[in-house]
Amino acid sequence: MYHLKTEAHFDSAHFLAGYNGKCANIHGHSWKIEAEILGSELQQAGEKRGMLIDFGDFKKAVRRLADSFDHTLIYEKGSLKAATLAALKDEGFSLTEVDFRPTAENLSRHFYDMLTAQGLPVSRITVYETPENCAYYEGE
Ligand SMILES: Nc1nc2c(c(=O)[nH]1)N=C([C@H](O)[C@H](O)COP(=O)(O)OP(=O)(O)OP(=O)(O)O)CN2
Ligand SMILES: [Zn+2]
Repeated sequence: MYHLKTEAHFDSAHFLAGYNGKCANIHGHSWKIEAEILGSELQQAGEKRGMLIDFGDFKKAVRRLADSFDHTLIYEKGSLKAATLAALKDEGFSLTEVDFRPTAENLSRHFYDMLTAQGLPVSRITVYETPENCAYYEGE
């Protein structure tokens, strides 16, 4: 089996609604996504011969995903009052609503689903919240 891995970064804010501690406050992280794909067959002909997937294409897909979260406030649907949300939007802040609590675990699953939906043979997505802490999601 061949395994490929690439990584991308984004800086964004989040908070954990209902958390009993400092993470209930809006705070930022320099997030890192590590994406891994696997396959047993390499391309047999043409420009991509000997490659599972061109690193250029793989990297672009992961970077695009990271860029879509960069410098936004990631918030769980229903976790902000309507008036708060309206005020943030009125200020022109970049907001990313997700329908899950934005933990490293849930983000790893979300990124896994997003990249899989693009046709990539994803085996594992690791999300680092801090250089020391990460969660990963692997396909079944
Ligand atoms: N299993 C998880 N636990 C926690 C998550 C998570 O996504 N999955 N997230 C948080 C918070 O978002 C928090 O920002 C990270 O927590 P923590 O490592 O405690 O914070 P610091 O990096 O600031 O650590 P210090 O050692 O206090 O500096 C919480 N838990
Ligand atoms: Zn956090």
